[in-house]
Amino acid sequence: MKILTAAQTHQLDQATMQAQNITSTELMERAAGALAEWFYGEFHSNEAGEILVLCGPGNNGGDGLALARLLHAAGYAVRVALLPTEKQSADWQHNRQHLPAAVPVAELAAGALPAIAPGALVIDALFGTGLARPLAGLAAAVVAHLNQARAHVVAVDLPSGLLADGPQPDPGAPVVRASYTLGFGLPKLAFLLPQNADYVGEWHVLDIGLDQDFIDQAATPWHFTQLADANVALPRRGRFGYKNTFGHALLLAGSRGKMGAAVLSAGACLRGGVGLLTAHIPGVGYDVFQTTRPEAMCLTDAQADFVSELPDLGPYQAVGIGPGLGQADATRAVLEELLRTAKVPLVIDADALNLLGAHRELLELLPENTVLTPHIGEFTRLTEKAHDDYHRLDLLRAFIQKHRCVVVLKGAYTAVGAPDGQVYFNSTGNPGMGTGGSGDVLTGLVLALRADQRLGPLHATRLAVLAHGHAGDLAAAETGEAGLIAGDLVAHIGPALQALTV
Ligand SMILES: NC(=O)C1=CN([C@@H]2O[C@H](COP(=O)(O)OP(=O)(O)OC[C@H]3O[C@@H](n4cnc5c(N)ncnc54)[C@H](O)[C@@H]3O)[C@@H](O)[C@H]2O)[C@H](O)CC1
Ligand SMILES: [K+]
Repeated sequence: MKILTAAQTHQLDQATMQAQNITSTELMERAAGALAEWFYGEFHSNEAGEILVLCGPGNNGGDGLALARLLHAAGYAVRVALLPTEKQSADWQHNRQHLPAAVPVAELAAGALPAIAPGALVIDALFGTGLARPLAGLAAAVVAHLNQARAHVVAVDLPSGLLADGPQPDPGAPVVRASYTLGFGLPKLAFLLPQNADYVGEWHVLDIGLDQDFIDQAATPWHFTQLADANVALPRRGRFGYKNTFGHALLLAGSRGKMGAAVLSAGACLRGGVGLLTAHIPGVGYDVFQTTRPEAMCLTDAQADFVSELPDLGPYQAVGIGPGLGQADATRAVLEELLRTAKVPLVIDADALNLLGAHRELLELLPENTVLTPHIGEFTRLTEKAHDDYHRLDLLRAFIQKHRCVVVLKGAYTAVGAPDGQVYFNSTGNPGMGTGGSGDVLTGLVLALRADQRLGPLHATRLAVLAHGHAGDLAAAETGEAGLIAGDLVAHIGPALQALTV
């Protein structure tokens, strides 16, 4: 699914009206109908109490007026408060005229803001994608008043005051803190960034039949990967597929006290469908590794406590390095030799990333399409401290294009960046996955899919991230989020991949 800017969204509205030969009023009616349907499912008219609809002067306010009419007709108690302005949009005026007289309407005024009881339902239809500048004056006062009321706020399209696609020009200007945000057609970049989480709340995208041809042709670096995404599916195994098709992977992992990372990562690689797995680990881990992962082969390093040797890479179709590795200087030398000599896909994680961050000259050696899987801290060590989440995305795009690699920037909506600068946000996963070893599991899964001879680098990586999150969702359904541990992710990779197989 593509993510478009506010400007592209306006063009998309126009294209939809033209292609479907409908008026903007009709499109607004569709939007309001979709909002109303969501309301009927979420809040029963008997329990909703009186709903306050705050309407701005543009089409966002028009949506609010149309929604107020539909909710009133469906038996909800509704009152409307209008932000006074000289000019309102044509569709606003249409919907103002069609609002039944039985719905109370008041004008917002500085000295007399409407009383909002704690827990009341409020619809924020002040501003959407047309926001042109930070909120000030009466609009800012209304939003500040709403935010301190502890109401349940449902934002139409965007929380008012928030930009759809970029950082706030004035961080001091107020933004509505919504419990729910209901966007139209496509997710917005703003929904996916941690810095906006308190404003956006739980978000949903409502289908209003926007023109698919325009969306297909729109240029954007931003995408959202969902379970149903056909580009990310796992091809079914052919009856005559054999171990070589699925590859032989090598995993360099573990150090004293961190053998669990190697065990978890290897487990994920095996559950990810790799043909064969060999792990190269420090001597200290031999017994535990062989006992817990009998399906894998095991090479032990001359050093007991850390990895100091690079084995012959001849047999392998992909190599992963990093989980639990430690940052010994001999390990740095192994990483350097790997980068200099490998002819097969590489997956780099954890301490191997920290070593890259501490020895930036090694970045120049990264083979094309190498997959790096940093969390935000590791990514900062590879680049620089970002001043906000949008800047971090700029840093990500600069990094992937410069180094021609695939970066998995891990977080709530993990971003997979490709060498051409395209970024794919992931939809699956839950906060229970913020637990030790979760990243090691992802590394093993990426490694398995990079060894799979049927998949390209971006496909393999996006699929691994999607399946990892889905495994987390399946696991959390059994354990709860707090009870989820990384081993549960390994156990659910099989069912997660099965759900993604075509
Ligand atoms: N496909 C869709 O996404 C659809 C969206 N719809 C809704 O339309 C709005 C966008 O409407 P638009 O009229 O372009 O913009 P807004 O209503 O957000 O606001 C414009 C309005 O506000 C004034 N203004 C802008 N910034 C400020 C400010 N800081 N302070 C005061 N006033 C400001 C501006 O001058 C205009 O008068 C979209 O979000 C959806 O909700 C359609 O209904 C259906 C399809
Ligand atoms: K809004």
